[in-house]
Amino acid sequence: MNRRVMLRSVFRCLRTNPVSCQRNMSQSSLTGKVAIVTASTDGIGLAAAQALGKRGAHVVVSSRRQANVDKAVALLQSQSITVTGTTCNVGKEEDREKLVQLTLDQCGGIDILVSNAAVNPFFGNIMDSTEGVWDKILSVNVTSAFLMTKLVVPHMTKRGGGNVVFVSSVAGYQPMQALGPYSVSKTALLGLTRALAPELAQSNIRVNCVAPGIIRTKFSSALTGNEDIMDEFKKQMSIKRAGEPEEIGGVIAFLCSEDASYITGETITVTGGIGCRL
Ligand SMILES: NC(=O)c1ccc[n+]([C@@H]2O[C@H](COP(=O)([O-])OP(=O)(O)OC[C@H]3O[C@@H](n4cnc5c(N)ncnc54)[C@H](O)[C@@H]3O)[C@@H](O)[C@H]2O)c1
Repeated sequence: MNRRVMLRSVFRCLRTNPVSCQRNMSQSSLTGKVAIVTASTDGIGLAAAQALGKRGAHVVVSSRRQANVDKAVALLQSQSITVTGTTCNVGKEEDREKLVQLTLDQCGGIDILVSNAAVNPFFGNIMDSTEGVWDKILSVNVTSAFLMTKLVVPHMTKRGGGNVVFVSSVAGYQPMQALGPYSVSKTALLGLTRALAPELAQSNIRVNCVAPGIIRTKFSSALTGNEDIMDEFKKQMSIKRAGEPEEIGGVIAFLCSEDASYITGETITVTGGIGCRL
């Protein structure tokens, strides 16, 4: 549709049905919303911050290194996105509290949490993984996701509701060989989503999850950079390529918008068609 035709139909719609038309036009808008995205200076987290920001949200980006925060803030500002940045190691209580307090001080409230941070310090046979590996993976990937949620919920409740989105993985459905503990942590997020959704629905907070397939980021470079491994993955994919971070960011923004107002407790798989069953 060209611009003139589109504008004419918008004006016609506004004349004949002003309320419902304005509602339809604004459902995916996040103007006035404040969104915390953890680990958001690169990859999927940065793409989620961009997608939320482009829809009008004030985004709060963070990661462990100040230099990365500064770079992401400058990039988002150059795209006319309203952004605040700070360092945050989600595994540290004082950092989680600092992130939430800074958001309240600088943005006046919290409407959206995207819990994206994850680690994988272990490759190998699951039987060779140690207690230390399990503690680290579960602490960052699962416990911190829950503790961040616990911190923001009272503030979302004060605003009349909100949205939480966890970032799981296709590996949460089918554990990847050599990534056993990481895969189990991602399965736990599917359960966390379902456990929280009914309880938080009472406060008008929706809790959802995305499970990306193979997405081109630093995290997955060992996979996407290896042609033999990618050829194996492509056999399971309908869309025979790795995904891009923006293809996850858009789904996260959708889940946080009014377009998804009747969706809670769900995980959306974004995998180019890799079958996911639990
Ligand atoms: N890239 C993929 O193929 C893929 C597939 C499925 C799921 N995921 C998930 O997507 C999310 C983002 O990953 P990505 O692919 O964008 O890679 P990424 O490396 O850009 O993102 C992971 C980020 O988490 C950060 N992080 C790790 N520990 C942290 C901590 N304690 N505190 C704060 N930040 C911490 C890392 O610094 C890194 O920036 C992760 O949850 C990952 O498990 C990625």
